[in-house]
Amino acid sequence: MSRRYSKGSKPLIRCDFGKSSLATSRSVLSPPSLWLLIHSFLLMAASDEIGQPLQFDVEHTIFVAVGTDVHDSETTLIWAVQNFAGKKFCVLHVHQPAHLVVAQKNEEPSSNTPKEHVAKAFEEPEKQKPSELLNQYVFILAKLGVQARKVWTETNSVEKGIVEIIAQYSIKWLVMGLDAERYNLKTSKIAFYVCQQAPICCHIWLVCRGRLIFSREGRIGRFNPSLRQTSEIGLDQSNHLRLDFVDAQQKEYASDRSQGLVDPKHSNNEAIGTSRTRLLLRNEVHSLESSRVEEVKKRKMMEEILETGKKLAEQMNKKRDKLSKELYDVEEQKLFLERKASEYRCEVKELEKKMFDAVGLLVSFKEKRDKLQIEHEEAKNKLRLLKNMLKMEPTCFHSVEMPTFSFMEIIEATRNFDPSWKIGEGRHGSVYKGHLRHVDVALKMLPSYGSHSQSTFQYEIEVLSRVRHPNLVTIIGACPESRLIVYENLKNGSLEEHLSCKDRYRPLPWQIRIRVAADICSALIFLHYNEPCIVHGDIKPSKILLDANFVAKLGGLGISRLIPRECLEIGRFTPESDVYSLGVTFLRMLTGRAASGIVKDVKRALENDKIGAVLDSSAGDWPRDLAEQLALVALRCCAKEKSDRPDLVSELCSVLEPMRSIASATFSGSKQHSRVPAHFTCPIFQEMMKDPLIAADGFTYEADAIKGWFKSGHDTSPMTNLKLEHCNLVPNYALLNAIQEWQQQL
Ligand SMILES: Nc1ncnc2c1ncn2[C@@H]1O[C@H](COP(=O)(O)OP(=O)(O)OP(=O)(O)O)[C@@H](O)[C@H]1O
Repeated sequence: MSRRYSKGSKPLIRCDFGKSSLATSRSVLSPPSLWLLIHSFLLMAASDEIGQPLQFDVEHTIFVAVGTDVHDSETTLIWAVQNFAGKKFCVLHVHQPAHLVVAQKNEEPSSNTPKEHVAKAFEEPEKQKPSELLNQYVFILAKLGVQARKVWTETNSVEKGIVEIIAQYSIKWLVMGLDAERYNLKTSKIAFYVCQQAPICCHIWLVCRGRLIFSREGRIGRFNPSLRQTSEIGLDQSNHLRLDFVDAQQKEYASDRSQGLVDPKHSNNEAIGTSRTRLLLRNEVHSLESSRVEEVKKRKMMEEILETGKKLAEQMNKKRDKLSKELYDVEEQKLFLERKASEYRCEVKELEKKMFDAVGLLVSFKEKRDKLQIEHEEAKNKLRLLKNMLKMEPTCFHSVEMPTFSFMEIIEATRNFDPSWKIGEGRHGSVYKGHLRHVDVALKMLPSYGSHSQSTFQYEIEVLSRVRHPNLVTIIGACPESRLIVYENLKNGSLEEHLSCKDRYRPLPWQIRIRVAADICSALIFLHYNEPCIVHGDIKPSKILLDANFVAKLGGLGISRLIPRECLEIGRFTPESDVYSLGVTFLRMLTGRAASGIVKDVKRALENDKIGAVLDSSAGDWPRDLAEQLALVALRCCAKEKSDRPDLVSELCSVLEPMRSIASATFSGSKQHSRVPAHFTCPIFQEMMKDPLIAADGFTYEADAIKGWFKSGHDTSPMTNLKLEHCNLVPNYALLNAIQEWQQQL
């Protein structure tokens, strides 16, 4: 802000909101005042109208002329605020800068004089003075709830400065202070000068200690302030001030007057003033009432605001309580979740540990498995080696349990080879029945000539005794010293005997013949698919034996190995040669004829579609299709080329098994050959059981048979030859019931 001033020039009038400090307030402020105070302060800080064209709403703005003594002028301001409620206010000040005061006392200012230097030195701090001063006043007004503007000028004459401002802004309402205690010529001089020189449109009130001392009415318009205590002041016709004194000030003022400070001519107007005073008092009462109503309204409004504030505070409190509760809940939840998280962490750790343990276990199991696999492989190799050794050294096998009988036992069992006990006569020896160790047996004596030693014979028998199948005649034991093999005794003779109707034997019906064919096929499959393959080498009807139920069992197993080669008529034995022999046997069952030329005859019959002509009529009425089927597979078995012969499983068994089913269904009605279920017969006696007992090997035997077996010193299974865990016997009531029911149905 530049200061453009020189002596004699028109003073520059300034108006702004200035800058002030709240620190000047030492009193405690009420909230609305504080708000206004802050607002004013902000306005003061934010606005500066210096240099701007000033705009005043002069009709409604009360200008209050204030001096440098804030304490004195404060009462004037308070008076103005109290008496002009609702009006706008502006503080007015004429600043007398120190250098001007100094300059005023010199005739001609010289830029080179020391005084001018002194004045310039004062100039800078002086710049701030009026603004700071007026800010104090603005602040006082703000405390009173009034927002005020400010205007000031710098000049060496206060009264002239005031008059110039009045003129410049066409001020209508001006309040000035009069200090009654220090009332002197100077102050009165200013007041008088202003009252005399101010434009006549301006209404001026002179106030002393908060009381109105003078008032000079303006000529334009009329303004009725709510004067609380007034003395009417007026200009008389000669433009002098007209005074009314009130209260104690009257005396002081009278004293002043007596001292020549006031024109005595003016005291004659007291009578007129009294009536005016009454009128003004009424106005003041009215004004006070309005103020009171206004204050009540304000108070009510404030109360409402407070009430709203209270409610707001309550709501906020409730919200705060709710949020506090939620916060508490959230914290609880957080603690709970933290607890859970820590539990889960522990669980995860435990699970991880378990997982590691499990992985460790798995690794150890894998290692064990690998070790066992290695051991298994080693055991297999050992077994293989052992087998090879056994083949090379049959004597090593002696320790394996297989019943061996002494010759004395054989003599006893056969009643010294009683001729009446001879049941068969083969090319290589006779067959006797016997009763050996309480078991019915068939004993085949092999020729004693040949190269096989006793140990080789025993080894061969032991190997063969382990080959077990329902359609193979079971080897019970041997008598190596007499080269005798003990078989199970099959009561219904051989197929050969039935075909030739030898002695008591009669022709078998075609159904049994088909069943026999299927049984033998099954036995041969078992032998050929054994590891290693077992070649029978001598399949023929005399080797096919029938048990009590006409179940066919292939006998003579191993004979071909036990008989020296040079004694055999045929050369090499192969699985294919077994198939060939089987085919011839089937053809014999079909035709009942001898083997010689049978293949050619059946072939021709089939070609001539005259199968019936070659069929054995003693077997009953062969179903043509079944007979043809059997003939066809039999002829294939007898093919000259080995490779043309059928596979036992896929080509032979697949034909015979369906035929067996048809034959069994057709044969079920026949009483003569009514088949006893195999599980009803005792494996030792080969007869239907009357008192079945279960042994430790799981098989059921007739009571007399198994007890006799144990009595004769056996502790092995008659079926498996393996040692029994114990010799206890348990009645098989379920089987007994089944047998009895079956017998009743017959
Ligand atoms: N385990 C047995 N049970 C009942 N009878 C049997 C038994 N073994 C053989 N036979 C009877 O003895 C007869 C002759 O049997 P064997 O084994 O000697 O037949 P083979 O073929 O005539 O003799 P080989 O093999 O010496 O030529 C049979 O036809 C059969 O009647």
